[in-house]
Amino acid sequence: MITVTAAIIVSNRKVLITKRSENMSIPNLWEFPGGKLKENESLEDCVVREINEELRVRIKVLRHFTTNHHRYDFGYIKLISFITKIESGFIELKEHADIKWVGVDDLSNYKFAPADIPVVRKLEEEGIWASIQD
Ligand SMILES: Nc1nc2c([nH]c(=O)n2[C@H]2C[C@H](O)[C@@H](COP(=O)(O)OP(=O)(O)OP(=O)(O)O)O2)c(=O)[nH]1
Repeated sequence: MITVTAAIIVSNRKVLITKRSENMSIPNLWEFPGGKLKENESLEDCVVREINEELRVRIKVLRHFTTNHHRYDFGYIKLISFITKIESGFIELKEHADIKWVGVDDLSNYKFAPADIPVVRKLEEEGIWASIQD
């Protein structure tokens, strides 16, 4: 099993989504940025590190959002997503092909990685703003 963390970065009632590039696995699909857990790393440290590597910003983890699993042909993924905020820095795209700030109601207009579909659905159904000061 591959453990992957993902950051739902929120700002001004929008969430940040990133498009996987041509040379990544599952290319050209949208996702919540993040990546694979390293040995001896906590989940929070992993998501903070990955976002710093991929987007060059420092995030603060507010809370766990959801954990779900998906079987791809290359392996079984456990995707753990967190609600986060940018603490410092300016976004630079280091690995992704594109980036967008979107309202939760607009998420259905983007083609997400299969493992992310339950995350998107939960965002659409439950929203997040009630629990966040933003
Ligand atoms: N970061 C991220 N990865 C996701 C999401 N949904 C999803 O299926 N994945 C998959 C794609 C990758 O197979 C894996 C995350 O690995 P990664 O983003 O660290 O990818 P990597 O650069 O190491 O990629 P690779 O070596 O597998 O090409 O999880 C998501 O929302 N965020």
